[in-house]
Amino acid sequence: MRKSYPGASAPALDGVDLTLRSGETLAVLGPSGSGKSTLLRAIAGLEPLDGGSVEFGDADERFAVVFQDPGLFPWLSVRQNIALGGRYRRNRDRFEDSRVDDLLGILGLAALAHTPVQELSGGQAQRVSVGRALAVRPDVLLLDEPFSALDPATRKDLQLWLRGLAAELELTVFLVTHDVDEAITLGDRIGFFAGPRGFRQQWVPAQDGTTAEQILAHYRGAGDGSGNWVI
Ligand SMILES: Nc1ncnc2c1ncn2[C@@H]1O[C@H](COP(=O)(O)OP(=O)(O)OP(=O)(O)O)[C@@H](O)[C@H]1O
Repeated sequence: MRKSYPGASAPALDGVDLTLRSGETLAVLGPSGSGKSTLLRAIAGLEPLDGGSVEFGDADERFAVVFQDPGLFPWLSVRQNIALGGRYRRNRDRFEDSRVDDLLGILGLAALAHTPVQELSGGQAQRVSVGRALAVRPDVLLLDEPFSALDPATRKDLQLWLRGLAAELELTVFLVTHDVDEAITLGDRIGFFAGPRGFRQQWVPAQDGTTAEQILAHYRGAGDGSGNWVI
């Protein structure tokens, strides 16, 4: 796929070619400004492309995006914020209230259901944001630096929590991050993004003892201009 922003001297995306497999978590690492967010927004259909396309296994596939900023309605409760995700569904009439209760349980937020979100910690608020995304019953969850504003301990807790959640709900997840540990913790595969034409994708046995040093060695080599290699 190809994308240039108006007035930019170089394209933000060029020649990027990747396949997201059902049920996997693909983590994309890259430095600031390399185009990770543009790629994620393009996959979500939020960014018109100049060339190429995003193809779906199923035309009805639904996406939900979680950004770094939870973007909640501060005066509404945890429950109301999660329910809002469901109300934006195409089939809003069929939206079940019990789905919100299920989600509150899955998210570990049942005790806080009626708390205004402005009283939550950053980590709790980001769990609500994930819950609001899950309320649309997405086939693919797109995460753009979802935990980078949190302290390291909370970030690690939420990464492990999300890994369990993705496995339990059999989610397909596309994550962009500049945090190597986050990519190792969450990714079944890790892609390396070094800007236009610098995308690399590699199987990484991320749950199997891969070290940050090994990932960083790939990461540093990602900008050699050799283009895509996809396993
Ligand atoms: N709306 C926009 N208009 C013009 N240029 C943009 C816009 N959004 C991003 N860019 C440019 O496109 C390039 C890629 O930006 P993008 O946000 O995708 O990178 P990123 O890897 O996600 O960075 P970060 O980690 O800092 O979020 C950058 O050079 C950026 O300045």
